[in-house]
Amino acid sequence: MRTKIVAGNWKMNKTLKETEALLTELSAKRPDTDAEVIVAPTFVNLDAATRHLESSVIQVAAQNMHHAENGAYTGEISADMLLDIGVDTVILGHSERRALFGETDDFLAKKVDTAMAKNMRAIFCFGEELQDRRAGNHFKVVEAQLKNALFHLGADAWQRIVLAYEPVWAIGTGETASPEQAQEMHAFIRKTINEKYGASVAQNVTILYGGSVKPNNAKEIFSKPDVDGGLIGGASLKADDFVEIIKAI
Ligand SMILES: O=C(CO)COP(=O)(O)O
Repeated sequence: MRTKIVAGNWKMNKTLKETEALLTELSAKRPDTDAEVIVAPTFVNLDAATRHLESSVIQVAAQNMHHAENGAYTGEISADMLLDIGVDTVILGHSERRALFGETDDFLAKKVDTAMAKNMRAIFCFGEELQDRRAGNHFKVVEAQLKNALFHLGADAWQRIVLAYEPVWAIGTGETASPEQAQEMHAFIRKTINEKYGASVAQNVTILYGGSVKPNNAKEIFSKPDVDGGLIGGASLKADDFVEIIKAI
């Protein structure tokens, strides 16, 4: 059985006080579920979040990290810094990191390698842009992103990889991929992994969908057989909305 996950990517939102308030509310309202629930607050509030959730089943992830061990990388955060405060899951390759901060597949491959070397779990994000989908290139683009950043890994590493398919045209736009579009791409992703690594890796990897998941569409998207949960942006910033999405899994 694949692990089901609902993860909230808070992006550059929430002060410390707001972070604590949201975590308090989430902890109080969290429904009983077999799915893993993860929140990814901004770096400066990660330590507070891990302390706040110490005895909670809600887990904490970072939104990014640098691949180097340490050194002259102003403004960056290393794997050891995250591990030191109890954070062993990291989101890598979010489309905002790719588009706004120039992160490429090759660069991301290094980050993935560091995460694996440090025994961390990576939530690896990828997905096509609107122009790719309009041109009918979405499968090619997604396949290349996977191959370039992940297909050098050994099969064992895949136990610590979570995939998050996030079509860029659906992020923060209110336009969701239809459940059928999500299923079609997730099945393609699983098939591509199957061709390289075989069925046991392909069947066990958790593939999340991200892009305008809301309380009113989560259930339908999550009901698709190859969709194992969601990476939620805007709707993870409100406890009631996030809780409704968790209930939908
Ligand atoms: O980017 C996302 C999650 O990483 C999705 O964001 P939205 O849910 O706000 O569209």
